[in-house]
Amino acid sequence: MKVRTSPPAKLNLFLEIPAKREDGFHEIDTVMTAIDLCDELSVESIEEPVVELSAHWLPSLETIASELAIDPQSAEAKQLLAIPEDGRNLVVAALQAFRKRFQIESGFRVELGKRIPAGAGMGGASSDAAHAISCAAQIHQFSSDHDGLHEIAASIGSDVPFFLPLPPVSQIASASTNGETTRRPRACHASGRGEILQPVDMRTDLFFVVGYPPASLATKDVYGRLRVPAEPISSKGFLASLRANSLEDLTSLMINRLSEPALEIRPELSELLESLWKSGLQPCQLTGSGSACFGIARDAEFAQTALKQLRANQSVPALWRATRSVAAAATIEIDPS
Ligand SMILES: C[C@@](CO)(OP(=O)(O)O)[C@H](O)COP(=O)(O)OP(=O)(O)OC[C@H]1O[C@@H](n2ccc(N)nc2=O)[C@H](O)[C@@H]1O
Ligand SMILES: Nc1ncnc2c1ncn2[C@@H]1O[C@H](COP(=O)(O)OP(=O)(O)O)[C@@H](O)[C@H]1O
Repeated sequence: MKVRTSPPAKLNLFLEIPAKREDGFHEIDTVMTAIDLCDELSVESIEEPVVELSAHWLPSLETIASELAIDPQSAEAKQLLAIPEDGRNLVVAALQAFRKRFQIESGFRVELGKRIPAGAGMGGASSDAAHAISCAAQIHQFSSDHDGLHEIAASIGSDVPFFLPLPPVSQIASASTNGETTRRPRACHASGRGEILQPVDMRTDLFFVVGYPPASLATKDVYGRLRVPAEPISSKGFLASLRANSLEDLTSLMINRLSEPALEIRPELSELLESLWKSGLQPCQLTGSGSACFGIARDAEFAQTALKQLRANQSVPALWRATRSVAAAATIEIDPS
């Protein structure tokens, strides 16, 4: 059986780090939403007891490199745009962990099309891994073992559980005008290492423009330079504004505690942030541990207007994308081929 899905990226709308943990990780208090900037993943069951992965950039490495104004043949491009196809890829690690947990002899063949930049703070690898777990669960009929799948995901990375489907009991549904229940777009509050999740019901979609500069940031390095605040800020006020969809309040309540260490490592990110603010988007901030930054647009049309202006500014080369909030767990389709 072969299945396919489109793992989405994520943005951290709020990120506070209240404490350092005994295990070397940090407690986090974050609100994330997935966005419609997606990779493409297909997973097929094979007899051989191996996980084979082939990965490529969409539409092509050359197109991505030229948007970043770097030579696709350069060492810089190779470092920035290299996609591991062995056990370093979280998709391979996740499927091996799945085979071990459920004692599955057979293997998987995986094709991965990348649109989500890496080292961006956009959860690309984590989303791919979570969706690979969901695909494997669909193939081997373990989709109802939410706890088991969540455990595998949490063992792969702190952000991976966010991209799994929520257990049915916690899914948010609300009557729409025609009386049917519909799933509203949702954000998620995450705490612990990032594995304790609580859905957040947003009244409407949010619209963003995201910029990824030709420079990645390693999550470990950014956390390594963080100074935990003496008086952490709670996400409670931010969550209340998000639920009430009062965009103007979000501007004063949005924070990302990892911005300071990220900007110490990559000072050039301040130029990217400045160009986002100048385009009229607000608020604007780094996502996760960076290096991508985003700004909130009041609606889809304004996002397109800001996108055109940002792309025209050749002095700040970046992958610029206009996106909107979507559900974090993408639909899995059976591939008839
Ligand atoms: C910063 C955040 C915010 O959502 O996302 P990204 O910027 O990576 O997208 C997450 O906390 C990243 O989650 P994830 O990228 O899965 O981190 P992991 O692979 O689990 O850990 C990578 C390294 O980051 C640090 N780390 C990660 C999570 C956490 N709660 N505390 C930490 O100190 C540790 O040094 C760890 O070795
Ligand atoms: N599926 C994947 N896609 C892209 N990079 C991956 C993947 N799996 C592992 N990696 C490696 O992990 C690094 C971080 O990828 P990233 O998408 O930033 O992860 P995160 O989910 O932590 O945001 C990449 O630079 C790459 O070397």
